[in-house]
Amino acid sequence: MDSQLFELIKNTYTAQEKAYAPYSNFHVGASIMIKNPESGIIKYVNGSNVENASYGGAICAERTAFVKAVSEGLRTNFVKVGVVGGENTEGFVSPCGICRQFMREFVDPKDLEIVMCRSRTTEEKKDYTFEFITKYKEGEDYIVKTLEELLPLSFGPDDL
Ligand SMILES: O=c1ccn([C@H]2C[C@H](O)[C@@H](CO)O2)c(=O)[nH]1
Ligand SMILES: [Zn+2]
Repeated sequence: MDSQLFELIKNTYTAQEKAYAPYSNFHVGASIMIKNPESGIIKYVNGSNVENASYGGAICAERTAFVKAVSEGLRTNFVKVGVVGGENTEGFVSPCGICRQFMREFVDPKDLEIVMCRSRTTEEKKDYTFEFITKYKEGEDYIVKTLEELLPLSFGPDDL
């Protein structure tokens, strides 16, 4: 695993720790890898889900991360998005429909890779160190799909 992917997954789990999800108790973390093509400088902008006593007011981790980035003036060069949800869950959490469309606004869907990371077990979390990520295998510990695969024939700003 390359160091950039390592950092993305690490940021994704770190973001999950910040989730405010007292109603669903489903903690989600997301991290966007943003790469400046000229300088090669890479940034990670993280987000978690933030719920509300008025349940419909909840915002997903992915949109939190995108709103953070865009509102800080970062709106291009998004290359990968890491996502993780829950504890002890089987399978991978993939972004909801609203988030897919939200991310679509700022990327070419063929180019954005969504890295869905497996949740950690309660046991694992007790003494989890990020070193652990270096042993991760694609297909087992994380899966990668493009936004195009998750949102085919999408509607975006160029269609207006
Ligand atoms: O991809 C997803 C799926 C769900 N959630 C949040 C919304 C809500 O707070 C909780 C349960 O749906 O998980 C996300 O943040 N991202
Ligand atoms: Zn969502």
